[in-house]
Amino acid sequence: MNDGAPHDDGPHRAAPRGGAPDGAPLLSVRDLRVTLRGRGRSTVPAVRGLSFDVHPGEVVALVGESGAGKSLTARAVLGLAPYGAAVTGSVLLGGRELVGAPPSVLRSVRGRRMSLVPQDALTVLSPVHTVGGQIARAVRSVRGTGRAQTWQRAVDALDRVGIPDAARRAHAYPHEFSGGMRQRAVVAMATVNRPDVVFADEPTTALDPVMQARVLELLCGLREETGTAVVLITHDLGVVGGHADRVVVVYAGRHVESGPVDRVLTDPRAPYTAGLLAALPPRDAADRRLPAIAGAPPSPGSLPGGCSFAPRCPLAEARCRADEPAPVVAGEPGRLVSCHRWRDLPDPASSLFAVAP
Ligand SMILES: Nc1ncnc2c1ncn2[C@@H]1O[C@H](COP(=O)(O)OP(=O)(O)OP(=O)(O)O)[C@@H](O)[C@H]1O
Repeated sequence: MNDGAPHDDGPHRAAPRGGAPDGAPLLSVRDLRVTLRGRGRSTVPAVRGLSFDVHPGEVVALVGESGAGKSLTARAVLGLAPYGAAVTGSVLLGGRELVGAPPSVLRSVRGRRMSLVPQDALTVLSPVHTVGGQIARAVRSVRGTGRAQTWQRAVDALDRVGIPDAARRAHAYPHEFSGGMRQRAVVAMATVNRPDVVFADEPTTALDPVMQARVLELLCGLREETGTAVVLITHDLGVVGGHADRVVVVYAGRHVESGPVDRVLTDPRAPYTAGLLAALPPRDAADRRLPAIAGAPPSPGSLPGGCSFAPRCPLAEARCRADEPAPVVAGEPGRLVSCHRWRDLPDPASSLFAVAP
């Protein structure tokens, strides 16, 4: 199924890999919908028609508040949607359709072609096996290499993510690693088989700011080293600049705005993006009050009619409450916005949002 939304073209920086012809997206997600089971016989539309592309070696950020459907999107793309969820739309990886593909195909893709650094990454590591042993098992799951070579791959992966003295540390247990080292070990595990795309779901939330920056640099640096593309999932638009090439802003399971990160961050087209940007703390003002978007996102079980952001949007008018906007090209190639009033944003767009009382 395809909603006919304009495609969100992005750059392609690395050599083509993963079966994508030159210039074609490696991963193409179209009209992805994830519908969960609600109470009784009800259904809950948690992801509602998301479309985005990932090109080889590209870093794409999926940004939105808690509950926007970011994690479910990643899980659905990887064939890991929760039990009972209905997934429709299209997920093409190197031209191969994954929605509806048999579990054996999805298993062969995971780890080898696509991998996930999950939100609760620190629980991924088993406390009773060495870190190197767990990474070696991930290698064995996709390759039939010999024991010594497999172990060496695990050590190299730990070395690549900056674990000092990796050959020795590979024999350590997770509790012998600091939180930051464990987080890096999980990144090593997700990247050891050099997948085409890594989904990194809030990979830095448990870390201090210095370690956050290191892990992001590490993940996003993978494209230079291995050509791996990264889908960076975050609620923090602040971490996106400097790390991602393109950003897809999501609200209540729907596309809000997408485009090159430098353009979206400096000149947002959607009121919601403007609100997220207005709420970012400036570097110079520790004590200054920041504007906040009034209200909270709707729960997917009780969405308002029309645009889901309308109840919180200072620009909302009657048509916003009646019709859900579809993505349209927003004045520049490669930029899409799903907002009836994108042409009416003030300059600066952040002035739409007042300082919180
Ligand atoms: N297994 C599940 N069963 C029921 N509801 C779920 C399940 N997983 C997610 N949801 C619901 O689907 C919606 C989207 O969840 P999701 O975890 O994708 O959001 P998110 O944008 O990743 O948020 P966060 O940043 O907090 O992780 C939320 O309302 C959530 O409560």
